[in-house]
Amino acid sequence: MTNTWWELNILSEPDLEDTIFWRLEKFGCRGTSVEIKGNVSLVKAYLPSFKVDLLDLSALSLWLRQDALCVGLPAPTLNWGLINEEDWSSSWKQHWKPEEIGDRFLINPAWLPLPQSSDRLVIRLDPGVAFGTGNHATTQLCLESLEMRFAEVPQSFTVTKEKGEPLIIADIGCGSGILGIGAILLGAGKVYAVDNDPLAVRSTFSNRNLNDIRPDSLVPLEGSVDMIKKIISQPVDGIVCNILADVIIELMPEMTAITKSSSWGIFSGILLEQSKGVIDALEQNGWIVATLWKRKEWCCLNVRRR
Ligand SMILES: C[S@@+](CC[C@H](N)C(=O)[O-])C[C@H]1O[C@@H](n2cnc3c(N)ncnc32)[C@H](O)[C@@H]1O
Repeated sequence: MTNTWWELNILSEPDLEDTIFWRLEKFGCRGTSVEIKGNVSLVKAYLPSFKVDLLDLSALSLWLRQDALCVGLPAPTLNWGLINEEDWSSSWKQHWKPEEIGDRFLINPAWLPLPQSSDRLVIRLDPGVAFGTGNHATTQLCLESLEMRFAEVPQSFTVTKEKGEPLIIADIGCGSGILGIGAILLGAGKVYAVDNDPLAVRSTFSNRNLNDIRPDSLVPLEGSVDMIKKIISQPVDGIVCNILADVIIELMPEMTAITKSSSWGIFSGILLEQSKGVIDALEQNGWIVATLWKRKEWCCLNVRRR
C-alpha cells in the first residue's frame, strides 16, 4: 500500500516565514520548503498522514493565526491535501538546489551531480523525511560555528588532541546528519549522532554512506543524550545541538554530564526571544556564553565550560 502524506500549503507575509517554520517544526512537519511568489511566501510542509488528523490540522491553523497576531502581521492561510509518497519526494526535490554555507561548505543534493571543481567541503545529502537540508538558518548557524571552532586551532590539533586521540563530538538531534558529517569533514575524529526519531537516524546512516564516512567515525544512534552517555568511554570534546529552546534547556544537565572542563558547545534552534532562558540554563550548568550569532529570528550560542 502506498504511504500517504499531508501536504500543507501556507501563504503568508515573508516576515512571518520564520515563525511559521518554528511552528511547523514543533508540530512535527518534515521536508519544509519556501518559495517567494510576488510579495507573499508559499511555505510547503509535509507530514505522514497517520500522525495527525483533521482536528490537529485545524488546531495548527489556529496556532498559525495566533502567532501572526502576536507579531501584528496578517494571518496566513493554510490549505492541506493528501498526496502519496512518490508525489511527496518528487515535488519536494524539485525545490532543493545546491547551496554554499559559510566559507567552507557546499551542500549538494544527492540526486544532482557533484560540482566539477570546488574548493569547498561538499556534503552530499538526501535527508528523506528528516530535518537538515542546510536551508534553515539554525542549521547554517551551526555549520558556520563549527567552521569557526575548527579554524581556531591549527588543523593538526583539531584532528588529534594533545594525546593523539581523535576529537570526539556529540551531535544531539542529528536529523539528516548534516552537522555530524560537517564536523567530520572539518577534521573531527569521531561523532556520536543521536535523534529520538528513528527516521532521522536512518537518514544519518544513509548520508554517512553517501559521503564515504567510515562507520566508526560517525555513529548514529536512536535516542537522546542518555544513549551517548551509555556508549562513551570518555567525555566528549564538543557538543552541537540544534533543537528547540525548551528541549535544549531540558537536556542541559545531561549534556553537561557528558562533557569535561575544556569542552565547547554550539546550541541553535533558539528564537531570539528565548535566548535569555537558554543562557540562564547554560550558566546554571557551568557554561560561559562566548558569542551569540543571529540570523533572521534565530540565534546560535557558542559556549564553553567555565
Ligand atoms: C531542528 S532538527 C535539527 C536537524 C539537524 N541537526 C540540523 O541542524 O539541521 C531537530 C532534530 O532533533 C530531534 N529531536 C527533538 N527532540 C529531541 C531529543 N529530546 N533528543 C534527541 N533528538 C531530538 C528531532 O527529531 C529533529 O530531527
